[in-house]
Amino acid sequence: MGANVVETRPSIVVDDVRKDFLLRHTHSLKETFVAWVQRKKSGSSTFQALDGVEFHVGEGESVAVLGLNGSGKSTLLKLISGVLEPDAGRVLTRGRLAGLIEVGAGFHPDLSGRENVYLNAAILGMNRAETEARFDEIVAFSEIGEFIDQEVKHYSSGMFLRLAFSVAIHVELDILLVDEILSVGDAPFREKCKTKILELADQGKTMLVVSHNMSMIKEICTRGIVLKKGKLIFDGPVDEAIEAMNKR
Ligand SMILES: Nc1ncnc2c1ncn2[C@@H]1O[C@H](COP(=O)(O)OP(=O)(O)OP(=O)(O)O)[C@@H](O)[C@H]1O
Repeated sequence: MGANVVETRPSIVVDDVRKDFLLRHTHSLKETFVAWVQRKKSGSSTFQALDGVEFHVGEGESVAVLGLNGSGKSTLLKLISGVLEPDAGRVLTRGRLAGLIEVGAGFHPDLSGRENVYLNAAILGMNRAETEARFDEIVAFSEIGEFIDQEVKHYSSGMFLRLAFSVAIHVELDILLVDEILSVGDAPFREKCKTKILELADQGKTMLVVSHNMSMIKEICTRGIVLKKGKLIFDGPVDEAIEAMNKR
């Protein structure tokens, strides 16, 4: 499928991207020895997680990345965020990019919530003044309250995720990559996250959203791309994309 034609200037360009993973197979010592004697390669093979994927996302567009388990959605988001490098093709992005991908990965258990907010905002590209200006909003959104000065290792897993998510979503950004936000926190907090994401979409931020929750996808996204076994099989209106995904 060719590149989608977009009217606005592109925020994300994914150009004929391929990503391979090395699969290691465990073998007995005997099998490994026999393979060595026979000069055969043993122990690994490659697996194409993404193959010839190509699309553009225009500034301000909200696009869903759909597909069954293992189709390559998270791998695609990691390539766009720069966590992974493609083996072929290229990925270009314009503007400040924030990823709700491995939320909380930069948190340090021995630091307080407050210290972690500053640390993570810095990792996400904010300077001290910018973080100070948003600090109260970040804490209010997380509902951590008086626990903000406690060491994060004493937080419950839900509290930890709420603070991490709150930092990630309040940073200055042009492009937001969202991977399964609905696994964050309890139902009221998830609803709040969805509202915040809709607000960012309304403000004209570019979004790429991975979720298995189709009603949320329909609320946030107008367009959907569908991956099947690492290949892009559909790019178009979100309702049609959901249908295309369900057709096996
Ligand atoms: N680091 C890795 N090493 C080896 N294989 C990997 C690695 N990361 C992903 N894969 C494989 O690549 C394929 C695509 O994985 P990916 O996580 O992108 O799928 P997904 O569409 O996000 O799936 P899900 O809906 O289950 O989250 C899977 O078969 C997975 O096993």
